[in-house]
Amino acid sequence: MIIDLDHLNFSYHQKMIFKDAQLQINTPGIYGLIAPNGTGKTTLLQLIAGLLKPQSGTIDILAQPALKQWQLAKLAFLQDNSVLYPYLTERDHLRYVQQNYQTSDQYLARLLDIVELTDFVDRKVKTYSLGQKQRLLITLALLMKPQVMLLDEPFNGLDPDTLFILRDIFANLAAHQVTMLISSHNLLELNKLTSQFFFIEQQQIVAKTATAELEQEYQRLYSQKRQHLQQVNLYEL
Ligand SMILES: Nc1ncnc2c1ncn2[C@@H]1O[C@H](COP(=O)(O)OP(=O)(O)OP(=O)(O)O)[C@@H](O)[C@H]1O
Repeated sequence: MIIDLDHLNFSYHQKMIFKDAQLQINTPGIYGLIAPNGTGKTTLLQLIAGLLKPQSGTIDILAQPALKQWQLAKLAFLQDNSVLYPYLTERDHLRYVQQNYQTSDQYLARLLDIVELTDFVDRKVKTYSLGQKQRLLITLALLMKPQVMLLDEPFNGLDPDTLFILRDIFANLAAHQVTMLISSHNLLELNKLTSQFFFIEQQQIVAKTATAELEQEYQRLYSQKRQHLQQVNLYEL
């Protein structure tokens, strides 16, 4: 089993996020994690990464407790780009990870070429666009060559170039036995990469395969939230 969550219970104080939830991933590949804002996508990824502890239940990755995989660098978690240091250069970030994971200069040069960041190595990250920051984050993760990657909203606000680069990278990794769990609000974007999804519904994690019905359900999930808007004239509130 690649990811195995069983009888998972997690609350923030009084607010229950997961109630006896389960999630199993047996086969490498790309899996989408879809849910409206505030339902628990980030919380779930943090639990799997071992950054949060469930009140009860088990979380195993590659048949070991999550934290252990993190230590063994088999797991990478791409959160938002606030983990980057604005006043350090791309080279500083890369050097730090490269030293810790002993990757070759040649491998790094190939990666930088693929993500189109070769020309920016000596620029401070604070001058980067959102897309460049996202490409640096994925490069830092790839230097570790993780078997499992957790990605929290990796497509948010990206330019088309970066979107295409990320899509190609994820498809390539999936073809080489890497497992990716990618959270997004955007079923259509994720559907370009996978037809395997997990939805968070009523504090449970539900596995679904992309179909026309799933698309309808997704529309319903979001349109419920907008119903009040369809019934008013914004200029006559
Ligand atoms: N540290 C915290 N303490 C208390 N409540 C929290 C904490 N972190 C998150 N929450 C609440 O838990 C719920 C789930 O949060 P989470 O960030 O996991 O949702 P999400 O699905 O990732 O949402 P988004 O799409 O907005 O990132 C939200 O209602 C949020 O307000």
